[in-house]
Amino acid sequence: MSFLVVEKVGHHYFSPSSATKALEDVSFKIDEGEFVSLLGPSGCGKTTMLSILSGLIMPTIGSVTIDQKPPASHSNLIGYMLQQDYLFPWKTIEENILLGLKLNGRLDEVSQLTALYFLEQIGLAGVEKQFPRQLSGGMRQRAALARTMAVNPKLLLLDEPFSALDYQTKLKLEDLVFEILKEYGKTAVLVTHDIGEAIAMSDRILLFSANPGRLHKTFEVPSSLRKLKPFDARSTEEYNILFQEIWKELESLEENSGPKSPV
Ligand SMILES: Nc1ncnc2c1ncn2[C@@H]1O[C@H](COP(=O)(O)OP(=O)(O)OP(=O)(O)O)[C@@H](O)[C@H]1O
Repeated sequence: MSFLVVEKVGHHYFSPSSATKALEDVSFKIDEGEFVSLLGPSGCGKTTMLSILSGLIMPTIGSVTIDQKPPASHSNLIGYMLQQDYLFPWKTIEENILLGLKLNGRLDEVSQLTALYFLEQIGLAGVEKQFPRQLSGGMRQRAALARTMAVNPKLLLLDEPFSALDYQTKLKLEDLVFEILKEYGKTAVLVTHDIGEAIAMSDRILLFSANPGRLHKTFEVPSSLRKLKPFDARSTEEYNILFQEIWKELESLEENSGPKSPV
């Protein structure tokens, strides 16, 4: 039995005057420890899918299970990392990182020491007592990673977490997040617009088409790339071949995309 199972999921957004079909008949499975990316044109339902996986919204039709239970019953064990770090500016880095544990009633000496060890592991030792405004964008995103990992999530949902960073910082953070998630055997789902990032970080890529959002095609990342850090993977022949393949598929999707789908 797979860790995460999405079965025939469809989703509509309703307003008093209209309805938008964001997702239709989406099914896929993810095993524990897998890193899967959701890729596709704007409006194909990637963020909607992530919100459904998080339990924040319920699908209009179909089902999602994580460890055989609905996502909402795991809400304390699903970590979210977003484009913005959403650190509280009036709290120190340490207070921000321990906040999730505190809110979940799981803050004790051991969890605190683990969280602070983690901070050290990602190169933020010494900034515990500083405030977010005193750190660079890359450091703040690392702090956001530490906060996400502090609650020891079963599943990490990453919604374009590197897209607001400069290119060099983005590449460094991709390597860091990749290594940390592999070391701790975490399952992760990444939403990205960046084909290269998806190839360099994932085991599998799910390409969505839009209007309405459907799972169009799945790409397996070659095992030779999986052994490399994302930065090193980017300079291989296998990476270039897969990049071209996905690029062509995306282009054909954009050529064939029709008007927005009403209900
Ligand atoms: N809260 C909402 N109310 C109404 N429609 C929405 C809402 N959120 C998303 N949509 C619509 O649902 C569809 C899917 O949106 P979603 O944000 O999930 O796509 P996406 O692939 O993440 O897009 P992007 O890549 O641009 O972030 C789009 O047509 C969007 O306009």
